[in-house]
Parts: sequence; structure tokens; C-alpha cells
Amino acid sequence: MAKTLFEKIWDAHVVKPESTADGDGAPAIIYIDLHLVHEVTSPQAFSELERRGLKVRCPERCLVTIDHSTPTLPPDANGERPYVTEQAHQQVETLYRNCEKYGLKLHGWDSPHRGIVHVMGPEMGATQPGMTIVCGDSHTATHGAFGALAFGIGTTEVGHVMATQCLLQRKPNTLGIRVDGELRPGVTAKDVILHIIGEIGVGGGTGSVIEYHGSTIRALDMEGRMTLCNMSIECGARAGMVAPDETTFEYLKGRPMAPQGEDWDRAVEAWKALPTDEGARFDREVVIDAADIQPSVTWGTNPGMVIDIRSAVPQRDDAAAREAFDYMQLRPGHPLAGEHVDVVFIGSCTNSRLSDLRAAASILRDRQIAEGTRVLIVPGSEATKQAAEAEGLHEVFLAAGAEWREAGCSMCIGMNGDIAQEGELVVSTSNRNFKGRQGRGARTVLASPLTAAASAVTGKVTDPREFLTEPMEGAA
Ligand SMILES: CC(C)[C@H](C(=O)O)[C@@H](O)C(=O)O
Ligand code: SF4
Repeated sequence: MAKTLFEKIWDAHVVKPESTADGDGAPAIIYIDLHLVHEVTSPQAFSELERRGLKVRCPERCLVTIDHSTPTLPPDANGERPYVTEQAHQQVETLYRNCEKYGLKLHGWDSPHRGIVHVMGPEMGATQPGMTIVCGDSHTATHGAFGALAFGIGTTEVGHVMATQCLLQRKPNTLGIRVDGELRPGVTAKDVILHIIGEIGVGGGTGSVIEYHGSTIRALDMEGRMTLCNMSIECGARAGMVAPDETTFEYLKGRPMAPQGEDWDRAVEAWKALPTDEGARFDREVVIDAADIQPSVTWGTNPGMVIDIRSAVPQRDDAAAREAFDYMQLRPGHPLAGEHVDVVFIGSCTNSRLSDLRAAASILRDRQIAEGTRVLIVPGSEATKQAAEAEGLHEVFLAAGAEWREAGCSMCIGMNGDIAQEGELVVSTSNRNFKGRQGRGARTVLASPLTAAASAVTGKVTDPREFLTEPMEGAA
């Protein structure tokens, strides 16, 4: 029978199928290949292990790091890290202690790989096609870019996976999102996913595993595919995935945790069998034309409130829109482009990889950031930071007047103290624009790294095509 990518991975990992015998049916038990762990959602799970006197079943299947509560400013003269609160400090210290106690390798401050868990997993080659991957973190969907089934779990489940390497799950349904055609100049993977969420809405993927396919998706590099899959959760999907292909294999080859030698050849053979079979059906399908996608931004307080950057904020009069207009201090029918920008944040597991930093640098090179705008650029991992510095990107950023920080989640969520002030407008390459996400009263506009960099230069929400040297195809 023809199967989808999702079905192949699901079937290969079922330890015990869902029982439908008793009406409700017990969920399936599935095996987990890789468990990503960070300091925020692990403490209770470790406490539970301790309470029950259990061990971590497969320490070698855990990839552990610190990312959310970590300061992005360097240590002081005494080597002290500037933690925002003692609680943030303790969260990190607790993970150090738990890793020691349970025999887990922690990519802590001294690791050259440390970073946002969704950036470092792929970078290390830990994320591989065909795997089941979980993390106590909603943006685990990022790893689906490799043709893995990757999704976020709750803290209780983090404990289950630690103890058993298995998880109870109901089989989700599938949603195919096909995007065909060439992207217009200045349009990036971030614009594709913002456009998709704008089209299908924040509930458009609820309960589903999305497979992104079509010629536009095939043409994306791995970092673009990660950006795309990363935001799947923002339309309510359980996971997002892209079938593996040569682009995937080329990215993974030679990475520290990827298979080597003959194992590599065997792995690639197996991975080639993963893509959705001809004739396999998704439960639902959405089709998008790449030509319809423009640089996109959010205007409201959820990631589905999206407009083409040249459009006016919609003339909506429903309760959600009114609340959003009020919080965002925007008026329906007026353009968002041209609004004063207080802060630009380039970072997060959506857009903090080398290609994102290069995109930002392509606009910031030999330019200055507008007066009255603060720009924070935070690489996703220590390895990304090193790679960016090796090609001099940090010099471009510093010369433009931006701040160049240590790797971590930073202002995506502000748990480490990197926040915007009340009322400030932030153009942010992250994935959530909820009220207060980037600081109490801070107003978030989600955008691509190109749009963020263009807005940094002008100090206003700006169409990045104003900075492109190529002809502005489609621009009115
Ligand atoms: C802190 C963590 C549990 C949370 C998540 O689940 O995604 C965070 O990463 C986020 O992006 O909101
Ligand atoms: S970068 Fe943001 S979205 Fe990603 S894991 Fe960290 S807080 Fe969550």
C-alpha cells in the first residue's frame, strides 16, 4: 500500500498500536530515537525519576543543552555570567547537576556546540531522516525538515521518555501543503511559512502532521526547510516535515553525529525509501502558488495575523482583531510599513542560522542602523557564531551599530532578560508575537531576516526589496 512519509516513520516506530477495542482506545506506544533536553522543561522530569528511583533508559539518545535562561552577554572579569535572576541561574545549575547524576552528556558553557536545541541538533548531525524526535519544547517541529517525525511534548512526557525511551501517542492525521513555483526576489522561507499560516489560520493545522512538498520546497536549502517546519506549531500542527533528498544528505554528510563510512551508505539507502509514495493520500491537502507570496509580516498578536508587507492592516472588526489593534497601536486600513521600529531582533530557532545571518549582513554591509533603533543579533549556536565570525559577519554587524551576542533563545522569549520595553515595536525574526512575549507591553512584528535588516537601516518597518539590487519583480 502506498504510504506517506509520516506513515512510514510512524509504522516503523510503533511498539504497540493504538487499541480501538474499548471505544476510546488506548494510545499507541511509540519508540523515540532522539530526546532533546533543555533546562526549562527537564527539572520536574528528573525529580519524577528521582521520586520513583528510576534511571535514564538511554542516555546516549539524549542531546542536552542550555539555551532559554542563558545570558547572551559574556561573563564579567571574574568569569561570572550575568544571569537575569537567581532562578535562571539555578535552572542552568540544576541541569548540570541532573546530567552529572543521570550520566547524560551536557553541552554546557564549555561546549563548542551549545546553542538553541533546535539549531544544534541539526548542526551536529544528531537530527536524521526517519527518526522520531521529541523535546519538551513546542518548536521541536523544526527537525522535521530532515524527514524526521519531530514534535514537542509536555514535562510529564519528558519523564516518560527518559524512563522508557517510549511515548504514548494517538496517531495524528496528515495534511499535505504543496507549494509550487519559484519564489520572487526578496521572498524567503520565513515569508513562505508566514504566508501559509496567514492563509490557513492559527488553527488550520490542528491535530495534523504537515508534509510540505512541491517544487518550491524542493528548491529550499536545509536552513530554509528548518525555518518552514519550525513554525508548523503556530498553525496548531503536531509536526511539520519535508521528505529527505540530496539536499538533506549533503547537509548531513560529515557532521559529528551523522553515520560514517559504510554506515553512511547504508543510512542513505534507507533514507531514500522514506519519501511519500506515488499514490499515497494525505487526509487533507492545501495548495499554494509561490508567485502569490510576498515578503510577509504579522500585524497582530498571533502568527496568523499576517499581511504582505505592502498591504494595509486589514479592515477587520472582530473581537480578536480589535484587541490586536489596541495592543499593537495600529489602525485598520493603514499600512504597517513605515511604522517606527524601536528594536530589531535577529535570532531564535526560526532564523538564527548562518544563512539568516548572511541574509541580514547582505543588507547591513556598509550601512548604518537608524538612530533610535536598537539591533540585537543573536546566533543560534556557538558553532554558528564561530562560522559567522570566520567569514567576518560580526564585523559587518558591529560596524553597522548592532549588538552581537552569545548564542541562545534571547529576545525570542526574553527568559534570560533580553527584553524590549513597554510599548516598543520589535521587528523580530522569531516565531511568536503573543502579547508580552518579548517583554511586557512590547509589540512584536514577525518578519524574515531580510525584512528585519532593512527595517534596522531605515528605523521603520521596511520592504526588503528596497535594498535588493536585482529588479523588483512583482513589486508595485
Ligand atoms: C520554554 C519552552 C517550553 C517554550 C516552548 O515550548 O516552545 C519556548 O521554547 C517557546 O518558544 O515558547
Ligand atoms: S528560540 Fe524561541 S521558539 Fe525557539 S526554543 Fe527558544 S524560546 Fe522557543
